[in-house]
Amino acid sequence: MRSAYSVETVRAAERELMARLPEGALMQRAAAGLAAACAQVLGRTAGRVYGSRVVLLVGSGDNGGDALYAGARLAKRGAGVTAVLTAPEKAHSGGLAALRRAGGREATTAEALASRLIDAADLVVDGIVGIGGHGGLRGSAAPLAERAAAAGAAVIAVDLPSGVEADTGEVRGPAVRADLTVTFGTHKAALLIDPAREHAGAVRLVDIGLDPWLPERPELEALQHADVARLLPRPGAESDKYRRGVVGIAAGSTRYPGAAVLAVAGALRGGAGAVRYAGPAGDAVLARYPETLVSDGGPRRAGRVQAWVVGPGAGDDADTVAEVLDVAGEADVPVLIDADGLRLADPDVVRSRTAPTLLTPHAGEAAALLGVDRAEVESARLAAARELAERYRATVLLKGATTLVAAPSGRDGTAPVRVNPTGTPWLATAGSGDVLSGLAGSLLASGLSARDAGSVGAYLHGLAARRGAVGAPLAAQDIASAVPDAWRDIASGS
Ligand SMILES: NC(=O)C1=CN([C@@H]2O[C@H](COP(=O)(O)OP(=O)(O)OC[C@H]3O[C@@H](n4cnc5c(N)ncnc54)[C@H](O)[C@@H]3O)[C@@H](O)[C@H]2O)[C@@H](O)CC1
Ligand SMILES: Nc1ncnc2c1ncn2[C@@H]1O[C@H](COP(=O)(O)OP(=O)(O)O)[C@@H](O)[C@H]1O
Ligand SMILES: [K+]
Repeated sequence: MRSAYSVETVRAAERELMARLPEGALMQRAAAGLAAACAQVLGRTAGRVYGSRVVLLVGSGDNGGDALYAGARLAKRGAGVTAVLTAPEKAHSGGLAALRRAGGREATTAEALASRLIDAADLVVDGIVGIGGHGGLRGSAAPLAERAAAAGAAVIAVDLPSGVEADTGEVRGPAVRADLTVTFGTHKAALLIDPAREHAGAVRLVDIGLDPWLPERPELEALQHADVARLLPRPGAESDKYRRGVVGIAAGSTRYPGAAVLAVAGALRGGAGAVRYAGPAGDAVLARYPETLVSDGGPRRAGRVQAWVVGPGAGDDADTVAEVLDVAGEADVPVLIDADGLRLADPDVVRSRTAPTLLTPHAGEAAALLGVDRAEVESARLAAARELAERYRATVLLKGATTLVAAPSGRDGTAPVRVNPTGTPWLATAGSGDVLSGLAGSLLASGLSARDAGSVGAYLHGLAARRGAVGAPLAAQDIASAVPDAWRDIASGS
């Protein structure tokens, strides 16, 4: 599991740790890890550290201090290091002294912008601002970040790419774009959630000994193979198709029969023992998947299921959505509501459900439910997912460049929001969401909680797209077909 903690929590843990260490020890741990990463990158870009050209962008806080101490270590190994100080009078004094002792130089922002210093660098280290930052880059920091982006040099961000919001992943103004971010102690939300995540590049976590001081429950968590492997349903010796779980799919319409086929395609790969289909696209479903149990009489006559999926390709069929909510309410089984179903479902009925509900909107659908612009949801995904989960008292899987799964708060607080690490832009293909709804619904039917079904579903879905799209586009059906490969990879730990 990869975890991310809030700035407040990180600072509290750092205080505990620092109280037990000699002064400055923590920063030296950070700087040592940072310098090692810089040396590795210089090995690739400049051939070696000795003789390479390194520019440090140094702000007014400890983030700049990390950069200065790391710069001093590189200067001792023969790199030509210049620190560009955005606020010379406030730069970290100990770090600056160390850099000077090691033979490093200093420049003002004006000098750096008037010369080719940044353009000629092999490596730019962004120590402008870390977890102490708020809002986009201000003052002279913004043009420096722009210049670094235009230059050919590799950019390493210290702790976070400067200018992003650490706790939310929002980017509200100019921000550094890094090739690598070296972060300390724990991940932060900005390193996992777009749009900030895109600014971070690859992320390397440096252990500074913070773990014992971090609380058990993080703000965010990203499942890894081993976590998903533990959650994947596996039939036991005594299993039969009913015990493995039956998922009911109420999707598609005469206008959109394909959505039904794709949702069934996902459901057949999700671990349920059987897939029932109730809707007007039964012929299309059977033609492609003869193993589906098709019923002509609507959800009420479909037979028992352990979870329902409703909404993909539903068009304006509000009756079916209401019927599924009724039937699932009577049987007290989980429901996954996707696509058109999100618009058609009665919010009061959803809120008052006692069995788990999983809503799977993309940003446009989430925006419509929240009554805001799509851009607002895309720029602040974490807040949108949390808000929807509270409003609907349901687990929300917010799809997109970063897929998040947020559960509503319960008696013992709020579970960490899950971030899916396997997403790939290849998923952005029509019908891919329909496959995900069937897949996650199938996992719900096999007994996973809404939070686990959503996050395991998204994980498999993303991995399947990566498996299926090796250098070429793939269609939604291909994602479904690649799910067994992804499942095997996870189960075998490869
Ligand atoms: N606290 C600790 O023990 C440790 C902290 N470390 C480093 O210290 C950092 C936090 O240091 P600080 O608390 O000093 O804060 P930062 O260095 O992150 O930033 C604070 C400074 O940045 C300025 N600033 C804020 N937003 C800005 C913006 N948008 N544009 C331009 N300037 C802006 C503020 O005026 C303030 O002077 C971490 O990110 C990490 O790099 C590490 O050395 C590990 C140990
Ligand atoms: N840029 C992206 N990066 C990663 N995943 C993406 C991106 N864009 C879309 N996706 C994923 O693709 C799927 C699209 O689902 P959805 O929008 O419901 O499509 P459709 O309605 O066509 O089925 C979701 O799983 C979403 O998370
Ligand atoms: K930084």
